[in-house]
Amino acid sequence: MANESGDDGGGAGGGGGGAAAAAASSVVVEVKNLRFTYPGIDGHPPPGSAPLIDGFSLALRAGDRCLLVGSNGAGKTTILKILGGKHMVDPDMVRVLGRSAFHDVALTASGDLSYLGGEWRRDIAFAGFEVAIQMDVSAEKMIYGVTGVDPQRKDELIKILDIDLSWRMHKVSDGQRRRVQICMGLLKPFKVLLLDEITVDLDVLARGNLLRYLRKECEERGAVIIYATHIFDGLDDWPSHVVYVAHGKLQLALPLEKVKEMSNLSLMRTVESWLRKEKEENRKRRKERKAMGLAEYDKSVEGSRVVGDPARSAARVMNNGWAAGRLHSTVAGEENFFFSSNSVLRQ
Ligand SMILES: Nc1ncnc2c1ncn2[C@@H]1O[C@H](COP(=O)(O)OP(=O)(O)OP(=O)(O)O)[C@@H](O)[C@H]1O
Repeated sequence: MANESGDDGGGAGGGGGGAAAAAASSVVVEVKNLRFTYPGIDGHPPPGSAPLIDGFSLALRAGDRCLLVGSNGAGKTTILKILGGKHMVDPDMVRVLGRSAFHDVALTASGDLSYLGGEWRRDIAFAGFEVAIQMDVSAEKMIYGVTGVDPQRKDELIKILDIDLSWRMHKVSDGQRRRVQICMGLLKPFKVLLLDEITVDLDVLARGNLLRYLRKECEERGAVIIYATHIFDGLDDWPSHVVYVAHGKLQLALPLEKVKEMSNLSLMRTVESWLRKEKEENRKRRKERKAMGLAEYDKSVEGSRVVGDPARSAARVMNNGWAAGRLHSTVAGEENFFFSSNSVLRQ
């Protein structure tokens, strides 16, 4: 991984000396000076609004497992969604496998780029088709409906997530439903996987198995994973890199060994200390503003909150020819089930 100053962070795919060219070519996810503001109802950032994400740069190489940490509202989900092609940004700002995730739909449709997160309780989307995940259908039908999948991979996922194929999706618990969602999202051998806290409902066994499986995917296949989470159980030795974001800005992007050198606390305690310091600084800043007679908080600009699908509303208003967003499934009953395995994108 390389950080914003271009230093080699020593990622799994990083080489030195004569291998520099090879190392450079193995950059899988590249974010350069990313700037993003949620569009208003006219599809453009409201005048006077400060960018939510600003000057954010990052490069991840094959095999990197990156933990994305930060306080609530720091911008983690927004960054993952941008990387997953759900929000439109300048194509030069974000390259995944050398392509623009927003503009190149094939990247997600092929399953090379996979995003797991979002409003999974309601529905699950594959290659743009949205299917209710709470309907009366068996787990088997859901999982075996995904075509073009290596049967061995499918069996392994069913085993590690301990899925009972006879489960009826409208009757299972949240954790069981989540396991099916994760299984479906991982069926195709992704090259880049974006995880937005998907383990909340998993029991410790399922979570442990999943983390081990994901690690193996990076080590053996050179996949890249970016995982945003607030849950640090079992993560002390999981990531190869830790990226800390605050107020939409990159604060730290370090290999795990460097984080360990900086602090002899557990990863959770280390991140906790970063967030505590951030909170302290915010408090100080507000105090100074107050002392200067200014409002304690930055004035928020009306109209920047987007309800629903920002990518779609932006595309609609800007009429750039891009038909972003969901294709609503016309599937009427389970007998019609047919899935591609690309996971939840552009919802
Ligand atoms: N659709 C939207 N329109 C406008 N602003 C939004 C939208 N979604 C999120 N935001 C704002 O963007 C900021 C970052 O949100 P984001 O969800 O990326 O944070 P996060 O780091 O993932 O937080 P959490 O840890 O709570 O999940 C927040 O201040 C939020 O209010």
